[in-house]
Order: sequence, then structure tokens, then C-alpha cells
Amino acid sequence: MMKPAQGKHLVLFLDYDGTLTPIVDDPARALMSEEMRSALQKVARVFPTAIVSGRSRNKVEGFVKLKNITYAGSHGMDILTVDDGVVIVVIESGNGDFLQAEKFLPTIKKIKKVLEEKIKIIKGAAIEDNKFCISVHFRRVNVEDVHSLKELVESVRENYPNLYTTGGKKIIEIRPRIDWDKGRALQYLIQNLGFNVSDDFLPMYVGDDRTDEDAFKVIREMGRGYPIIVSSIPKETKATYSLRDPNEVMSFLIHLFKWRTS
Ligand SMILES: O=P(O)(O)OC[C@H]1O[C@H](O[C@H]2O[C@H](CO)[C@@H](O)[C@H](O)[C@H]2O)[C@H](O)[C@@H](O)[C@@H]1O
Repeated sequence: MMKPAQGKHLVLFLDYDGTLTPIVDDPARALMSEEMRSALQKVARVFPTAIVSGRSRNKVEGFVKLKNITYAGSHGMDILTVDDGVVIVVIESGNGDFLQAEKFLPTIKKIKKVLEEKIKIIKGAAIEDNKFCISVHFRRVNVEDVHSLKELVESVRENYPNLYTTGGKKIIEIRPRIDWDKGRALQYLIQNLGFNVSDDFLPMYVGDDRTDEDAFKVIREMGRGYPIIVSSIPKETKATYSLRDPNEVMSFLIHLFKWRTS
């Protein structure tokens, strides 16, 4: 991997959950280790680095606590660049109008309130507010209740046609129906936020979940760079490289830093 990268400008994109921290039962306890923080701080000193997460931007920033990193929360709908300028993504729709993720906030708030009430009947189900997205967690739900929870969430979601659901690791995500995902966010960071540091930049994206596949696809289509999946088991993916778990991600980041600084 590193041979063709000699003399090129690597830019680094990292997912958070399952990539920089191991998956745990309680989403609020997915804390990053000090070792990982130190590895991340090092690579971010030598490569432009962004964290692209399904979580709200504030939450990821609060977990990572590092300054020289770009944070893209809510699957890239809310981006904070390294110079602290908050960018709320504006997407041009076909008819000359502009769709802003912010316009979805009232609807997101409404569905959250309804869901909080409805899911009370399912033990272990929990809602997480990710600003422009809502996560419904079922990691702590009995297996036999998962199907009912999914049906319940979908029956509520149907009343909000401008929202849609996607899946992930024991999670249902409710998102604004706009053409935006981690892949589009990656393109936006590259084209508009300085990640195309020079003509010979090479993007590297490390992620473990279904939503990261959109970013892997974009890198493949660009015909340059490294899509890397984090998985301990073989699975169908658009990534071309793999790391087993967050520990291997950490070693890899340390190697990258040493390689660049040696
Ligand atoms: O894009 P990511 O940074 O990977 O965020 C995706 C979701 O990650 C979190 O949920 C996942 O990790 C939890 C903690 O390990 C785990 O309990 C849950 O089952 C996983 O799905 C986060 O809590 C979600 O809000 C993110 O959307």
C-alpha cells in the first residue's frame, strides 16, 4: 500500500464507532482510549484528518477531544473544519431550490418525541439523538422483540415521508431524505474543504459499518486511494483492504505516522 503512496499526499478519513472504539452495549460508553487518542493526534499532525460519523458532531468531538481534526457528524451533514468554522451542508436539488439539513430539524424533533413514547413497550430499545439523524438502538433488546421494534419504527416513520431509515450494527437510523451520505460528505471535504491538498492527494477511508460503504464506493470511483474496512470476519464490501478491529486500526495509524516521519 505504501509504495505507491511515496511522495503523494495522504488524506485520512476515519469513522468513529467500531473503528476508533470497540462496539459496546451502551452508546454513551463508547469512549476512545488514551492510546488511540495519542495515535490519532500524531497522524493528524502529519496528514489532514477528518472523522466522519453517524453520531452528532458535538458528541464525536466530545469523545475525541482533539483540535486539529475536521469533524463531520450526522453522516456528514454537519461539518466542523479545523479552523472552527461550522459548515451546515447545503445541497442543490434539481429545481434550483436548496435543501438544508437544518430544515429537517423540526421533523426530526417530532419523530423523536413520538418514537420515545412508542418504543417504551419494547424492553431495551433506546433512542439516540444525533441532531440531523435519530438512532434507534436494539443491542439490548431481546432477539424475539427486534422484528416488532423494526415494524414499529417503520410504521411511525411512514408518517414522515421526508425521512427514511437505514440499518447498521443493531441499529435503525432515521435520516432526512436527501442525497447525502458519507460518500457525498467525503467528496465535499475533498472538493470544498481543502482535502485535495495537491493534485496527487490520496484519500484513505477507514470504517466498519454499512454507511461507510458509500465512502468506499466514492474512493473506488475516484480511482485512487485506500478504502479500508474494519472487520474481524470476511464480508461483502467495496473496500479493498481490511483491518481486524480498532486495535489494529491504532497500530496502523502509528505505522502511518512513523512511515511519514521516518
Ligand atoms: O458512523 P459511526 O461513527 O460508526 O456511528 C454509527 C452509529 O454508531 C453508534 O452505534 C454503534 O456503536 C454503539 C457503541 O459501541 C453500539 O452500542 C451500537 O449498537 C452500534 O450501532 C452510535 O451510538 C450511533 O448513534 C451511530 O449512528
